[in-house]
Amino acid sequence: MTMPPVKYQRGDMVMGRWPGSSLYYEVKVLAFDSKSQLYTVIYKDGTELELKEQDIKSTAGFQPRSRSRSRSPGRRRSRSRSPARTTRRSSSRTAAAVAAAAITDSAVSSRRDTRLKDVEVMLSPVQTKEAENNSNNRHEKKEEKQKEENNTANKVNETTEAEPEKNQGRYNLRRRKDDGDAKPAETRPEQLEEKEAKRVGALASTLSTPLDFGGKIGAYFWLLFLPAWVFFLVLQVNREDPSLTNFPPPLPPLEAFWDAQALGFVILWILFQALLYVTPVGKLSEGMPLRSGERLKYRTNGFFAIVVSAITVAAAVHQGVDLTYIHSHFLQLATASLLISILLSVYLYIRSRYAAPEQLALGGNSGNVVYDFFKGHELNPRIKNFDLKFFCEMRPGLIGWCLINFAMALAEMKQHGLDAPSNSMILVNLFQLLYVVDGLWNEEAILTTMDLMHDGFGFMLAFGDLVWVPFTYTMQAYYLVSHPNPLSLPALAAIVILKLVGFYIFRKSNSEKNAFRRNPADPRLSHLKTIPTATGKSLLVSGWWGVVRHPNYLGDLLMALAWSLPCGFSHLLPWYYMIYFIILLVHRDSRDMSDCRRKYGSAWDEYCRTVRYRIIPRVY
Ligand SMILES: NC(=O)C1=CN([C@@H]2O[C@H](COP(=O)(O)OP(=O)(O)OC[C@H]3O[C@@H](n4cnc5c(N)ncnc54)[C@H](OP(=O)(O)O)[C@@H]3O)[C@@H](O)[C@H]2O)C=CC1
Ligand SMILES: CC(C)CCC[C@@H](C)[C@H]1CC=C2C3=C(CC[C@@]21C)[C@@]1(C)CC[C@H](O)C(C)(C)[C@@H]1CC3
Repeated sequence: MTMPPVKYQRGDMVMGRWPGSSLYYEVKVLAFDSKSQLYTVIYKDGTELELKEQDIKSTAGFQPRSRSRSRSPGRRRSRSRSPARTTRRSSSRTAAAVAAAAITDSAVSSRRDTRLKDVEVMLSPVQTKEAENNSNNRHEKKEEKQKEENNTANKVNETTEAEPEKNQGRYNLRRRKDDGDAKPAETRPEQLEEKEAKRVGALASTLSTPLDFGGKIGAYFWLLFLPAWVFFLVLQVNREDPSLTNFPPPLPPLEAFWDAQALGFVILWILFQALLYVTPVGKLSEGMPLRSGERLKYRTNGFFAIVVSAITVAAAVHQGVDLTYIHSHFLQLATASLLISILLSVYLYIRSRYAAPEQLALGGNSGNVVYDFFKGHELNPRIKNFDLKFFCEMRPGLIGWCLINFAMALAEMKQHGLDAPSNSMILVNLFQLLYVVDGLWNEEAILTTMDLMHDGFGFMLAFGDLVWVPFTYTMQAYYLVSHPNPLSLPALAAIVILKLVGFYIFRKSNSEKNAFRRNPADPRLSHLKTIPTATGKSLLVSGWWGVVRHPNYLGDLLMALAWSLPCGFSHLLPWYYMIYFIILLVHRDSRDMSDCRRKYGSAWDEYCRTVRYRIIPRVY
């Protein structure tokens, strides 16, 4: 069978119809996918979308806009204008100016909902000649405006009365009511809107996103390196002198890695957590709207799960169960967990091949088996209502982390014949317990994080949740078992203060963003300023999110520092978490920056201009 020739080529400037409307915008063709027969196009404000050939026309069919086309935006701005044009000029500002002007005080805006719906970043629509002729007489003023604005990126519409045509031209990727923005919905009929959202969602899932983590070669590397690193840490921390000068640690015989009983315990633990997860206790929370417009429900009973787990573990210890088994069989438990995470990732990869397009994450679809296996492709893999990603991220590994820390405290007491754990061990245990309990108490907030909203579930997260978290985040406690580090009272007090400051920033900023994403009209957030974006969602630009672009990372890093300090400075190993975490968060931040740039276009640029630092004020 011969394929029809590709009509538009990469780099062509064409007119792309906005899905669901009759309005066209100037777009540049980025790519063509012969499989889906879709063109990836980029709009003037930097947002990408995929379009069918029938939704694309050559610029020839549209009114010639010679004046603005021949000029750069900079020149357009500096061009002298007749006084008669001054009013129109203000409505054809550049994207950046638009976003700047559109920073709204949500206190005011929530009171003026109808007005707000019109204060929005928009692309200037251009109609076909035919359509334009029809509306010429009726909308003289508007047509003139369009002529003026052709080829510019965005505009702010500040009129109070909504004109249907204007609303049609809105540049929305999702239904606004699903975004939770308390602004009126589109003027289009609801049904049409939903259908359109589904279609856009399906199209978007086929979009190829840039490859992360060093691309395909990187994926091979991480697949081998990450498990090897876990084993390296586990073997190193057990040594009397776990310094880098003793690298590499002696490799034990292969049999030492394997213990069937350890595998049995890991499976039991996961099943126990799964049982608690499905127990109909606690709230059913709604996730963020998916591209299909759907909202998934999650059983957020994490706090219940950790309380029941704690009671069960306490009862088991009371019955004489020796938890120091975890310390003595750490290597074997890690191997068993690795095996489970590999099997789970294989299952996830296979099922992602059969998933419907709208169920897939953007990314993880490179076509390279290893990369896609590593990155993960399905966004929310579920077995009936059992959400695998949510469960793995929040339960076995996270609660397992606390169980392991507790076992290390018991092992320290046993090894040194103590009646109580050391101060350092108590600090590490309490700090990390607080972190986990807080995460579970505010479990709903995880539904607005990157992992849950955007990342596919594959090896990286499965391994991260089931192996990396429980077997490397416990390094400080493990280290302290055989490397005691007595703390003076002032040092102890300083570390506690650092932890509390970090925790405060972390919790407040995460809660602020979560509350805003769930209900932008929340009266508790009415004092905050926001930037509207073309998707209908807004960005916080004051409060915590106006201090730096990732205040939550700042708080998290301060806490990480407080976790390492009790271990002292004799070895680098207990500082591993701090070093890893800096790398992880800097990388996550840049990943998020480019994702948000793609999603929000010029509004994101404006946010970055307003909030200049990423994580540490005035430093980074
Ligand atoms: N201990 C650990 O190992 C780890 C802990 N963490 C912690 O988990 C938490 C979640 O982190 P993570 O998921 O990486 O990132 P965030 O919770 O910061 O989520 C980023 C998303 O927030 C939204 N957003 C960004 N800026 C704004 C703004 N100005 N206004 C409103 N929304 C905004 C965007 O999503 P959208 O606009 O689409 O809603 C963006 O994609 C953090 O506290 C982090 O420290 C993270 C990784 C590892
Ligand atoms: C293996 C890779 C190198 C890295 C894997 C990263 C994962 C371990 C982390 C990605 C995001 C995470 C979060 C938490 C734990 C670590 C992972 C899974 C989190 C659940 C910890 C508790 C917090 O309160 C939180 C905010 C809920 C965290 C969310 C992100």
